[in-house]
Amino acid sequence: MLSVRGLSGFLSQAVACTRQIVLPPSKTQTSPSSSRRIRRWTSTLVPAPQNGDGGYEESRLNPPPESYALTPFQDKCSILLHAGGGGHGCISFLREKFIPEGPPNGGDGGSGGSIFIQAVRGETSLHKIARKRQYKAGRGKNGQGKARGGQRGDDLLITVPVGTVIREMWRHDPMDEAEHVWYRLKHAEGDEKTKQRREKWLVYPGMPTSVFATAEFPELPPVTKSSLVMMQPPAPIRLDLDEHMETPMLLAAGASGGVGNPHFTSPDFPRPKFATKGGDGMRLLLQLELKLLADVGLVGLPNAGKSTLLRALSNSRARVGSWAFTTLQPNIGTVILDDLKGKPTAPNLTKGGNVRTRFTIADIPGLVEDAHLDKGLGLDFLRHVERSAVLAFTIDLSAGDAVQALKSLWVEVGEYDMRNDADFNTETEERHEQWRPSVSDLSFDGEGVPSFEEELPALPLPPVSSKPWFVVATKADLPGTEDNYQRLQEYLAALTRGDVKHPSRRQNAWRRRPVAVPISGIRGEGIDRIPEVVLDLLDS
Ligand SMILES: Nc1nc2c(ncn2[C@@H]2O[C@H](COP(=O)(O)OP(=O)(O)OP(=O)(O)O)[C@@H](O)[C@H]2O)c(=O)[nH]1
Ligand SMILES: [Mg+2]
Repeated sequence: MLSVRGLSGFLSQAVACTRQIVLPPSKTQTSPSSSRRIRRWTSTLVPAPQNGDGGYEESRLNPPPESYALTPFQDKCSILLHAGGGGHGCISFLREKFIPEGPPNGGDGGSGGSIFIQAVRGETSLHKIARKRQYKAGRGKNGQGKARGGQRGDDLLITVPVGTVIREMWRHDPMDEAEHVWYRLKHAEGDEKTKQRREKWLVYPGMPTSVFATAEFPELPPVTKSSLVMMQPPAPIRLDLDEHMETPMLLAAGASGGVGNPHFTSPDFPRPKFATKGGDGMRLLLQLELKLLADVGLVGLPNAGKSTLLRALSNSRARVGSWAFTTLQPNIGTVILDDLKGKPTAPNLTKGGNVRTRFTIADIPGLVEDAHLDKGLGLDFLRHVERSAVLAFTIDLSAGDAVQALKSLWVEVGEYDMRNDADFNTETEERHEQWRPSVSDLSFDGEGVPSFEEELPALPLPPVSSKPWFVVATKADLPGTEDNYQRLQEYLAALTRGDVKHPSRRQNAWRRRPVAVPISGIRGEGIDRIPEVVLDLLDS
């Protein structure tokens, strides 16, 4: 093993070398202070102390395998939304000492609560939403006597991670139904007419139900759509929430409330003893899917040190163990680039002109040979890689030829892209055909919500090989790793010059200068360089 001094020398030499490669001169010129400020990002971690026999003592970066927190994670789910129903109108009459039969004064019902959605930074998984499955906004309260209107139902806000794609699978909109009820009421006869009337009208308490069949009712008021309904996204809903939202967005507006009996006063009905019922809330079945899982995805063979690196960079408590497949599901960590008092220490402007104060890293299960054929955790794993903005190929310098390891990782990723292309070509037409949500038919019985498990076609995502990438060379503290790192550097330089083919063998692969950052995750050394590289690539 290298001495601590030797290691630092090796690391700093290598870091200096990679820094030269990574920062494009234009960037340094346009923002001279940014690299200085970025360097102020420092790990708060204390390097793992070495014990006598040369191994590492237990620490946060070298934890026993049983010391970990399992973060629940889910990147896809279906939810059923139920906007609030409207409250009923009220039938009441003014009654005072010398006015025994006063005019009608029943209040209108309150409108139902609406459902809003907001993409926020800081959320990384859909598991909380998936657990609940059904969301119901509050029903409006019924109107009351003395012309008191009912209260509005409570609204509901669903917060999702930035990068969520929302697609509609099914809907049942009672607004559309109301128009058909109006038509049917006009033409209905006998029992059918009574049934329709019961659905829409309320009669004075204490009156026999037979009045629905015998009494005369005025024409139903026309169905008016509230301004909130007009703000609903057009059907079928397809939202790509790829930016942090300052304000929530309406998904499903609550139904309007029924109207009280004063609305029906006329010469024919001077004392109307009926009011209308509130409408039913709209129901929507949506599929939510994370298009962007994290800003950086750690791609590596099993045991390469990905989880250790995530621990070193963030507050993650990912499981670490010296055997393959210690990690079986993605762990997402957040690297905070401010001083926790809201002041960014490493500001970097995003494409949208905002200051980036954090980025997320996904530690993904290890990749094995033929993963693209669904071996190991195969396609599940690659699905997560596909959802990262920047790829960090994590390569163990102590486990054989690093160049070979990098190439074999790329073969899997390239094959996966190839497979997606083929699928896309054969399915393109089918996809367009298929993606049409089923709108409930005119029976309006409200039944028949399709299964939550029904699959929509895969989301079209950019090819993995087109993503910016860099290499994190781990375990640089172990003996004999310098030569390996040197060969890796030479390979990347040759790749940049175009002397060798891109390891993915894909035409449109990302070809900017890939850099290699040597680190010792277990000692927290060399990792300070990573945020700088990531920020640069995220905004490239
Ligand atoms: N010496 C040394 N050991 C390391 C370093 N990084 C990780 N290790 C050790 O390598 C082993 C594997 O580390 P993990 O972080 O669990 O590796 P992983 O890539 O997450 O593995 P999987 O989850 O199985 O894919 C553990 O025993 C770590 O302590 C490092 O920089 N130096
Ligand atoms: Mg792991």
